[in-house]
Amino acid sequence: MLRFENLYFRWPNTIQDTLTQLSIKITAGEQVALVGDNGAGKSTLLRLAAGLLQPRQGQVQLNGDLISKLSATQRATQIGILFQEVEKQVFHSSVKQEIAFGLKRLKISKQEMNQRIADALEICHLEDVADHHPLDLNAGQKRMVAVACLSAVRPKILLLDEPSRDFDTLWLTRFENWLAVQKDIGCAVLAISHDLDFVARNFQRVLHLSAGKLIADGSPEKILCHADLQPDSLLPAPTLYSLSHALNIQLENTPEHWANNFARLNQRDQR
Ligand SMILES: Nc1ncnc2c1ncn2[C@@H]1O[C@H](COP(=O)(O)OP(=O)(O)OP(=O)(O)O)[C@@H](O)[C@H]1O
Repeated sequence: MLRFENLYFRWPNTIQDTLTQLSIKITAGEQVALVGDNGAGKSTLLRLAAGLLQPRQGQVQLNGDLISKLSATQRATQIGILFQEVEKQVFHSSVKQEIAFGLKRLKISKQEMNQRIADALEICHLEDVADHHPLDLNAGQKRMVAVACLSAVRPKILLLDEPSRDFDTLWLTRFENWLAVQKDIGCAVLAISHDLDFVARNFQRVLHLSAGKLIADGSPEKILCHADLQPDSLLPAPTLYSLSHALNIQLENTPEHWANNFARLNQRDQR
């Protein structure tokens, strides 16, 4: 699906490469988190994946086609991008119009368009504010408007830059439910995050970028737990992982499964 091949990137007027020798393959429907220190090159890599930047050397391919050869419309219908600051991607005076805008280039019937808008409003919990101005909404709702726009277009891959930012617990739960639906419908996701608990809960694969190089690639349990796999970094382990390690019980990504293991440990100790 998305492929970076021996990629090098350097920002203009700088003397060092920001990204070096990166080769990564993301398959259809895979949900991948991109972690690493500030300045590691994560946002730069996401922009290359979106075709907004061109590599100095190497290639970025989407389904076998060079990203640089795709038209803006092809990119917009196949790739959904959520930027860190959603205000920058909201332009219309109502939530409904904002969602409709992205659908106009799809050449779908009016009926299908209305259905997609209704579905996006429902799955993103925005039905009550469909006619509100997006910028009048709270931070969580505002971010969810941008998510609803992506949802309606149904791209093949989502590129998300710090998606959990701005969400309170309620909206984060709604967003995570939406992410789970994307997984079920086979949409690939590449998401930058500094929130490692969020990563552990929602992603099956983690890429760790350090100073522009890929230093680890594997399951959250493997990448976020073992300091020896990430020699250049001080990533803190997610809370459940740290607790599992401290109590010497089996790793789990969800609080419910973790609690079951913990209960079993307690029963064993009482016997
Ligand atoms: N427009 C630009 N021009 C020149 N250098 C840039 C530009 N944007 C980013 N950089 C540099 O590229 C490097 C990687 O930045 P990038 O934003 O990709 O890192 P990041 O891993 O996303 O960091 P953060 O976690 O802080 O968002 C940094 O050294 C940054 O200063």
